[in-house]
Amino acid sequence: MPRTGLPSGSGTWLDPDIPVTGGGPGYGAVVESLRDLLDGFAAASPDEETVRALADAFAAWSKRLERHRVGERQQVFGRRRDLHGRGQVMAPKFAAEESDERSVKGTVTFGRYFLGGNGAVHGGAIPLLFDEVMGRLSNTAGRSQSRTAFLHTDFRSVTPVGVPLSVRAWFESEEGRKRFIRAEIRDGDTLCAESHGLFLALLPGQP
Ligand SMILES: CCCCCCCCCCCCCCCC(=O)SCCNC(=O)CCNC(=O)[C@H](O)C(C)(C)COP(=O)(O)OP(=O)(O)OC[C@H]1O[C@@H](n2cnc3c(N)ncnc32)[C@H](O)[C@@H]1OP(=O)(O)O
Repeated sequence: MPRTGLPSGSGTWLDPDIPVTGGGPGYGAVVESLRDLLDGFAAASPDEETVRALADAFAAWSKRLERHRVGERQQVFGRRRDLHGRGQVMAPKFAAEESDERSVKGTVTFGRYFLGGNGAVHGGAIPLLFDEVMGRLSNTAGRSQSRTAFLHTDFRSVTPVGVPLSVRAWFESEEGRKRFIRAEIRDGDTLCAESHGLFLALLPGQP
């Protein structure tokens, strides 16, 4: 296992061949609820009573979760590769539909939480999605763990909030430690954004 403690697995994205632990069968539904909550909160203009009730409920849940705090290697958030979006809410949920050793295709819908303005997705959320998809592809099919060295994004047309979009990422080349990966987001035939990045396989001892 590499020093990061993240096993890379021998299989493809959809069949990573890595045991899943933590959170149980209900974890995915909780993550979905949390995404709905963030979208609902972003879209709401709550009255004062609702704000007070939310503050109390959030404080109570923070206190309760404190009792279950664990170190990075034991946390469930972001480590459930069996779930679309791998059980995290930091990045929009990418749902893979097809994958092989060099590519992955799927869909994403940026919820209201990721709104920049005028119905367009925030310009920072798009590279976030690219890094999520390209970074994970970089580590599939028995490859060792890597880190993003650079990630270049071109915004070709507005990426709409609340619309299912297609996402594709693929290896352009692999040269020693260097993995050059490209990706794009499309709304139907319209190219919304495209990206190319360099992912470097970590050397022993690199965090
Ligand atoms: C059960 C458990 C489930 C767990 C489930 C987990 C799922 C998991 C999914 C994760 C999905 C999200 C994935 C996110 C992935 C990140 O976002 S990683 C975080 C962002 N990236 C970083 O923090 C990286 C910070 N930088 C570094 O650590 C170091 O610079 C690096 C990248 C390790 C490289 O350092 P280095 O090893 O010293 O490399 P160095 O010798 O400088 O360069 C090697 C070669 O690359 C070239 N190079 C290096 N940097 C660059 C650059 N920026 N531009 C061009 N060339 C470059 C060099 O010129 C050199 O070329 P050659 O001379 O060999 O031809």
